[in-house]
Amino acid sequence: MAFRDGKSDEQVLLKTTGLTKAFRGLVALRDQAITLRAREIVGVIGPNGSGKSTFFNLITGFSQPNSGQIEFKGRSIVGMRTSRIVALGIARTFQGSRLFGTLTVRENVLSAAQLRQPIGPIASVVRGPLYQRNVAAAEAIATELLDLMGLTDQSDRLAADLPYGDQRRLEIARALATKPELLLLDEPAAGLDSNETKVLAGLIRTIRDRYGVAVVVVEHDMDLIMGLCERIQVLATGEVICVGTPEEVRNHPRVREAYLGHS
Ligand SMILES: Nc1ncnc2c1ncn2[C@@H]1O[C@H](COP(=O)(O)OP(=O)(O)OP(=O)(O)O)[C@@H](O)[C@H]1O
Repeated sequence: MAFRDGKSDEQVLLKTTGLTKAFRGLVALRDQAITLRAREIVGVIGPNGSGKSTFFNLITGFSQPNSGQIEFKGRSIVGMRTSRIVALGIARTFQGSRLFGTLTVRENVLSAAQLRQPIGPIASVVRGPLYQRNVAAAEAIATELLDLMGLTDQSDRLAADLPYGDQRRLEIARALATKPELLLLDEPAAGLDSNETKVLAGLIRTIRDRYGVAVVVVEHDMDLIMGLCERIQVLATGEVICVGTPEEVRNHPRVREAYLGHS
């Protein structure tokens, strides 16, 4: 399964400029800007309430910016519905689980795969060759992703019955099933132990290498962020205070100040 079409790795995937969002006077994100290229793994960190989830919500159309621009593959996606943004190639996971607990593990992935292999009401009655092809493609994606995420043995269990760590990996499988070029992971290591977090880091690298997907990780787990990300953007009270390599960020006085209260 290849998600990308062999364009240059230097391709700018996502570009935000002047991105600002306020909630009744409280500025959650102010003048944020980032440029993300294909296959990059970038971290977004910051103390609680610094605007990280707001950033993801704006990119995915869950909320609209007060001002600023968001371009994905060169076109503005501001004002687009989330479903359209997913169809263009952006997928995300959430801090809390959004799995369908009463569906099986496999059905959870299939339902996401069908967002990219739509089976309309007429096609599902007629069940012609296109329907058969789309069903087969969704089944193949689900099989591959469940294998990648180590969930094949759990395929027929209800999602709600999975151990927590498996649920987190299932959420990523669901996001990948929509064949994104950009994957946004909101605190993927929350609640995982250190072994599970190491496995997760390996999986995120594999996802990037195998599918050519760019990944943005919002995370409080500094070991994961520092070990995984090539670039990190640091937010504090809605403002970008620093962008750099893990080493640059670790030693930046404003970052130390934001996290430790002194520089
Ligand atoms: N829908 C909303 N209505 C009102 N205020 C909001 C809303 N969403 C976010 N905020 C506020 O905006 C600020 C940024 O919130 P956001 O959730 O983006 O932070 P965060 O960095 O993701 O925090 P955390 O690490 O705790 O998840 C916070 O002060 C938050 O209370």
